[in-house]
Amino acid sequence: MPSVGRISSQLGLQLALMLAWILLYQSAELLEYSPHASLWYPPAALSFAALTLFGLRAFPALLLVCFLVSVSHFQRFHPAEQIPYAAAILPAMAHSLSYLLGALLLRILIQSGRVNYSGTLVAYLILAAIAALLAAYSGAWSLQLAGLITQSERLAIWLGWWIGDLVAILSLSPFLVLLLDRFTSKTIAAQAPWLLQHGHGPRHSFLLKLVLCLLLLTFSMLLAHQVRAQEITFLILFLSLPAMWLVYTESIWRSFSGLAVISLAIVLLTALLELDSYAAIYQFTIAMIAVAMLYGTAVPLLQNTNQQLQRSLHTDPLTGVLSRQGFIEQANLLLGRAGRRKDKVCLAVLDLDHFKQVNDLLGHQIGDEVLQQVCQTLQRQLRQQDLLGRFGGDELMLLLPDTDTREASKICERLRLSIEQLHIAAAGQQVTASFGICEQQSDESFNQLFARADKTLMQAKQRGRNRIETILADQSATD
Ligand SMILES: Nc1nc2c(ncn2[C@@H]2O[C@H](COP(=O)(O)OP(=O)(O)OP(=O)(O)O)[C@@H](O)[C@H]2O)c(=O)[nH]1
Repeated sequence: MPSVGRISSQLGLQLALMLAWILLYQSAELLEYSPHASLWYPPAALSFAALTLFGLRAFPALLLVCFLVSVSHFQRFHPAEQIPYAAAILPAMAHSLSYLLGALLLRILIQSGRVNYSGTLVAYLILAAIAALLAAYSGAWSLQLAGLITQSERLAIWLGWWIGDLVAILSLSPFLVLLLDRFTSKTIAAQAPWLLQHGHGPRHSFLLKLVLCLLLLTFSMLLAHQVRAQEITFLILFLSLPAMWLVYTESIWRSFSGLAVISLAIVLLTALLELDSYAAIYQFTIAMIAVAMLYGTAVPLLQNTNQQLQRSLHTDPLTGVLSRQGFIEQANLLLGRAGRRKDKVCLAVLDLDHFKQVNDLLGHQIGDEVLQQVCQTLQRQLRQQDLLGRFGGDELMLLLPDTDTREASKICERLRLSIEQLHIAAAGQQVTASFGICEQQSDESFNQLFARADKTLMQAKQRGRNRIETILADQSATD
């Protein structure tokens, strides 16, 4: 049985949705540029957002509020006619069922986990367009069926309704989904925290970009108001420049909020400056900016994913030190710079002694632990400019900038001792390592230097292990 708490929270949700819907409906009425036609129709955005977020749970509230609003509409606009109030159920169902269908399909797609963020955006745009079309067309039909409008009136209004609904959904519903989630279920916040993450920059930089968008659109609309020439109204399309800057550099939450504010500002200014004759241009602008901004939100995510991939490519997953590729890339940079400046650089290659036995006797898990502890010990003792990487298996590499062979030998001797003194309880035996050290010869590449250091390591192994062998710049490993 549902608990009292759940019932009251359900009731709270239904009431809050109904109240919010009525408020948005009233605001849309105030901003109509011609009877029953608004640049955007925010109740449609709330319906689509609520049904996407809550699914069927949001349906009763939306159906009821649409019915009540239709009844009051009938009373206000057709007081003399005898219309059964039951007929108000038709437009209510046309609206609620159309958006339920679009939102449920979108939910199923998201919950299947088969689409990524960009795919979700595409699905959202297609389903929003279809649902808005269904809502507008069936809504107009329902009024004709109720005898409130004629066939020619129906044909004249459905297209405007479709575009008005769609523009609102595109510009407001992504913001409303995140806002509703914040105050209710917090499902998105838990499952996709990156959607709500705050931007990469401070809040004032986001506000600056938003103010820039608002200034540009205010300027272009004031100019259109003064000049009253259609060409001037297209100036507003330059809004896409700061809008895309905002989207590429800020979080999704900030981008969606920015989009909602921008669309509201365009609608308000169209009404305030009496630019109704250019309504189609401004409606088109909102739709275009909305689609561009929505797609644009995928860019910072892709950049983040790329950075993460780069990081994981450059990090050895077991030990956390540089991977072979990460080490080679950084070493090549350091070696190139040292070669140009004639600075001394040493490469040390070290390999654990009889590590196979550790694995064979104690298992790979303990072997892994030994590798991790050795790397931690080395990392702790190295300077910030030194590089530590894993070549593979139990072989590690150290690049020591501004270090000659003598100094590198001292450093490696210290490291060798610290490995020897490492008490790895689980291993139950001493762990040792052998080192081969080489100093870079003039213009020597990483591969050449590594080949010499590796040969030197072989000598250390052959000469009894747990020791350091060095090779001077003008010697060869086979000397
Ligand atoms: N636990 C663990 N073992 C690894 C990993 N990668 C490689 N090994 C093992 O490390 C051992 C490397 O052995 P070698 O370096 O060839 O030989 P060794 O026993 O250390 O003997 P010497 O190097 O001659 O002193 C092999 O048994 C590999 O299976 C790893 O990621 N984890």
